[in-house]
Amino acid sequence: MDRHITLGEFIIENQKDFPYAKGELSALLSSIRLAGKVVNQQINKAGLAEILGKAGKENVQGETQAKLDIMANEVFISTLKNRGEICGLASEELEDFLAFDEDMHKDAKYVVLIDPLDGSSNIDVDITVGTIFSIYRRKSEPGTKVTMEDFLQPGDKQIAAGYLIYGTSTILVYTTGNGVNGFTFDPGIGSFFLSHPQMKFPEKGNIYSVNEGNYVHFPAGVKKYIKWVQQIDENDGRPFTSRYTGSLVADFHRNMLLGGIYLYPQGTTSPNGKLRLLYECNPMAFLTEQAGGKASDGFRRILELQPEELHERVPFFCGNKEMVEKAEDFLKTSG
Ligand SMILES: O=P(O)(O)OC[C@H]1O[C@](O)(COP(=O)(O)O)[C@@H](O)[C@@H]1O
Repeated sequence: MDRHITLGEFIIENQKDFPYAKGELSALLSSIRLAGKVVNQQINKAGLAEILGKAGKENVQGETQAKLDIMANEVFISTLKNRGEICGLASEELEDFLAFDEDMHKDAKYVVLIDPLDGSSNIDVDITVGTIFSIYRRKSEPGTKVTMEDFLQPGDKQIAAGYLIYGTSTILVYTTGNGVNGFTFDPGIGSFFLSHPQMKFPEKGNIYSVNEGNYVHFPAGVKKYIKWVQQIDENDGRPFTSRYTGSLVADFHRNMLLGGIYLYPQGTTSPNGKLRLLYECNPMAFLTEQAGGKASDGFRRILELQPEELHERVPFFCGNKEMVEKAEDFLKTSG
């Protein structure tokens, strides 16, 4: 594959994977690319543009929103709404889903779910953050009003998912069920170019990403797993290395490149963990499986979970298959 192919060319070239999409999915992915460029440009100059700091408003998660959370949310909503490819959108920053029912949307087949700015705690301190997106075909008939059922679909019904990582370079990584590909943004040219074709978790991993500050609240099985990764064993390269940035996108991206596991378990203070099934776990689980890894809530495959609510949280374990299975074994035996 030509490494210098642009994202736009790659999307068109792979349109054949979606004969029923008639180009709409390509147009939708292109809209996400555009919104990503706008958010990237804003983030890069955040300190100069008076958009650092809190906006003083609380979101449905009970978190005080950052100005950049609101900026990114508005950019993605306006960019996607003004292009007619989708009939509805749900965002981690909004209580309810948005139904787009102007004429230009009535025949649209897709809904999008977004975490406009992942890693909110890192925004003001210039550490890598990201945007996560997930795309589904609607279940309701085109021409009718979009419904909650269109959003509460199991992750294995996703037709595309991905993230933008705003780090040392800006990269858009996505899957449509035919592997995972990453595209690096060249600010000089203003385009994304294929830089990471067919991304796969390496055979072995030795990185674990978890907020150990919550250790006392973790279930016994998770505590035992963390102690196990910290023991010496030359055969499998333990102790493993601890790396945790506070941004799921950044930890996931590193672990997919170098081999590792990310876990945000349940705890005594957060019985369902912290991460949102629809906006964070489902899209990252789709990417994980497409890259040869595994994603579960410690017991069940994330992509088979039937969502009940827009903002439900689930415990999340994702990364190298072997590492996730080891963590699951400890949970199964020690609870
Ligand atoms: O600060 P904690 O509790 O470790 O949580 C950090 C985790 O929460 C997240 O920030 C998700 O929440 P946001 O989408 O609100 O940023 C993840 O990116 C990150 O891995």
